[in-house]
Amino acid sequence: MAEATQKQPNPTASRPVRCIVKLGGAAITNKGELESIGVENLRSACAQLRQAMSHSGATEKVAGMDWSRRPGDPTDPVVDAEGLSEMEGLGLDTNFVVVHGAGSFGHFQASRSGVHKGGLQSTLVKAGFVATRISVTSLNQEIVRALAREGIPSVGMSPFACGWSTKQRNLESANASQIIQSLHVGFVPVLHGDAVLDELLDCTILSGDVIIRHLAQLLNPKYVVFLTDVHGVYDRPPSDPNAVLLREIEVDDTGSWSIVKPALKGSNKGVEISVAAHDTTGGMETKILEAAAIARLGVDVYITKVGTEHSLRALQGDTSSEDWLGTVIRSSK
Ligand SMILES: Nc1ncnc2c1ncn2[C@@H]1O[C@H](COP(=O)(O)OP(=O)(O)OP(=O)(O)O)[C@@H](O)[C@H]1O
Ligand SMILES: C=C(C)CCOP(=O)(O)O
Repeated sequence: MAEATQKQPNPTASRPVRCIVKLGGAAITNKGELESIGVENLRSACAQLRQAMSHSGATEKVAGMDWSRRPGDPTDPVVDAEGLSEMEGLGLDTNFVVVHGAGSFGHFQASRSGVHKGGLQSTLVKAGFVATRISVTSLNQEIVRALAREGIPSVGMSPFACGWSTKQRNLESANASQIIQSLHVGFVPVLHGDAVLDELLDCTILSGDVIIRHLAQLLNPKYVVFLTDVHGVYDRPPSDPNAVLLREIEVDDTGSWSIVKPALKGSNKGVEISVAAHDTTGGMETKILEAAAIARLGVDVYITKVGTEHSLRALQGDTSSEDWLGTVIRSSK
């Protein structure tokens, strides 16, 4: 990757980041229905994040931070302003970064107009860029609200609006000073895959998976979690009834990876992947590549299914027991 070059604050000057988590678009939206949020999965992911952040592990008093009530919104255990002023602190370790994908928001607009291929002189691409950003930033707003309802002090940050850009789809400029400063004062930054400007192509789509790799390089988290709609990486698309869940993948110094667990028979040593036609960022293939690059840094990566006991354990960084269901990608060193 042509690395982002701007001067950035020293991330190690603040507390180390515990976890960077990707809320996969497939996990928190209904893939088959345009701009439809998977309400229960999103609620569960936010509640589990709160539990993972909680010092006591308990789900006691929640300082609701979404004060923009709309008809039909779920009611929360909101502490009123007076109650908030009496609370001594949130009781949370907020040293997390959340990145989410687009799912049924954004990918459709981007693929229909070809934003990922560039060419802003085309009216269709220009309109598609705008439409993609409207869609994905409206999802970002809903995710920030869902986290805020759980008392997580979350702030939305759009890569495009933060000036992030690419060159031939590789991140070129990605200043993280606002993210680092926000973490420093106790906010949880919530970024998302976005439409961005590209030095050679005019524009493209930057995947949340790529953002996570960049942030992992910069912030050196203890672990990275990808929550999606399947239990992890399989040896073939999970729609195949014979698909086998890969429990552990090792990445060596050169970045090449091998399946450690389970031991697969015969010539079956690779991973076969299918990607949805409207997906503009490479689906599971991109995720594995980015996860391998993160693991190479010495940061363990857990890929698992949203809304399960396994997702909670992953968010808590506790995947060591045999009954944990998911894929661990780690360095062979
Ligand atoms: N070999 C494979 N192992 C696991 N999942 C696979 C494989 N091949 C294809 N898939 C598909 O990959 C999908 C998950 O990848 P996808 O990129 O859509 O996830 P996401 O990160 O949750 O979504 P988004 O990219 O919208 O943020 C699953 O729905 C699954 O069906
Ligand atoms: C389609 C857009 C806007 C972002 C895609 O991000 P991803 O779902 O993380 O790959």
